[in-house]
Amino acid sequence: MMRLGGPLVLTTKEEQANERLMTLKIAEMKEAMKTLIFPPSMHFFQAKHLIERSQVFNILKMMPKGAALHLHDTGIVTMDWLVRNVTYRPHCHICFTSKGIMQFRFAHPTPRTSEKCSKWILLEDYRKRVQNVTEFDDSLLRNFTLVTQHPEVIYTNQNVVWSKFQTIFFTISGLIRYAPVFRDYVFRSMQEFYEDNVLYMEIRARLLPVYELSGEHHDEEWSVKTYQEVAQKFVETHPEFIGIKIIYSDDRSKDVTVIAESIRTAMGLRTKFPTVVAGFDLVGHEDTGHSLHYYKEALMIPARDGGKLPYFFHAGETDWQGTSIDKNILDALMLNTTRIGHGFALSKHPAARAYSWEKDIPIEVCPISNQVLKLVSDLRNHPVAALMAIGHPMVISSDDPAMFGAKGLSYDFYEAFMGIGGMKADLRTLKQLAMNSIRYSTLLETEKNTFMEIWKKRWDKFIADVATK
Ligand SMILES: O=c1[nH]cnc2c1ncn2[C@@H]1O[C@H](CO)[C@@H](O)[C@H]1O
Repeated sequence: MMRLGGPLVLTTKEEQANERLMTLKIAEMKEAMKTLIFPPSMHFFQAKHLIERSQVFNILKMMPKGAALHLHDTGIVTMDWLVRNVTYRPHCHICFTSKGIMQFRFAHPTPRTSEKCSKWILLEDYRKRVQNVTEFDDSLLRNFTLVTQHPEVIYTNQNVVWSKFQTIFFTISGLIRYAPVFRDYVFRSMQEFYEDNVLYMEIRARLLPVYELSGEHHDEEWSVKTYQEVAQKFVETHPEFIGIKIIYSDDRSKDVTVIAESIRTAMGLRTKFPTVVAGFDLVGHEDTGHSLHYYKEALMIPARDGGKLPYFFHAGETDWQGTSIDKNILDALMLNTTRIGHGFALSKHPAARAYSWEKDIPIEVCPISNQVLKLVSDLRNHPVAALMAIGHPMVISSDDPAMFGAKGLSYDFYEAFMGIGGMKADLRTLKQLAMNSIRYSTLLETEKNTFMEIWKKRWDKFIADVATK
């Protein structure tokens, strides 16, 4: 067993780049030891502006990072765009529930009032009525992210932060599920990652009904087709971009009978769109949801019926050792999961750890998400540090960067590199993580080879830039 990336042999140029990178890294860490100001040991919300000043961070932004394999459909695009672009489009309406939660809907004419919300008000009219539009837009932005300067005061436990997290998904859903916005959202998702030097994404998607101005609704198939079309358009204008795949996802709060139906839908979609739909996952707050064991009848359907449906389960996003939820990691592996979403609790389960090692099943580590949603106050103490030290298979992803006030993948790479990896993580670690993201993707072998070639060309250029600056 060797530290993640440890076995990699570097070229002379890479050694040179590594030396420069490590000089910068160690200087930043030494400075932090003196001043006790070290972003990974602080909450991301408070550390973000410090991270942006880091030279290491700027190198990580330039670095070709390969693929982002753990992302959620509506948590990707920076919220600023939703506020300043989407809510300014014509026919956008707003209403407030009795608890003061905002909902949005594009419609013409103005939709009828539902019993769950106040009267729909055209946002254009609403903005004319508010005293200060900038202040109003800022308040929207505040409502669309979890960002606060006092996370330890506001988010006293995981239920509190999860409740606000789910509210945000609910609030922005009406904006994103409007067909013209949906297309733009998918396009921009790729654009923000492309600009952050990521060339391929696998997105957990709920495929909730997308609607038109008339109120007409589209089904899951329409959404998958739209993902496919928009990705094609993006690839045409960004030639080195590889593309996206969808992991159809449903909510783990639902009954087993409902999930059984989703499994059948997923199999149907995968048959119809084999190059777009990679498989199935269960998402939502793991601790308050049902266990994988509870869903066994539904999850065994593909095996029983001789169908094929790869799984990509979220598992082990829990701190409650020994509960039925804590067993999800074991069940995910028994159900042949392709990768483990988070796997935060993996190091507590030696048998599962050994098995995932043996079968080469990686965990998808999302440092900032774990800090915000799992309240890991200091990322140096992330359980994955132990797994990095032994070279356990893993990829880094950003989960829902938009909700956390992040963007793309670089912030999570920074936290993984500086915080979780500590002083020892170097260019080898980074190279391994980038190559892992290609290797553990669900692309075909030939596609992986093409991707690897494109990545390598960009990597060599990156190395030359870092080595000679
Ligand atoms: O880190 C996560 N763990 C589990 N579920 C998540 C996470 N991030 C987002 N979602 C879930 O994905 C759906 C949007 O597609 C949301 O319902 C949200 O609960």
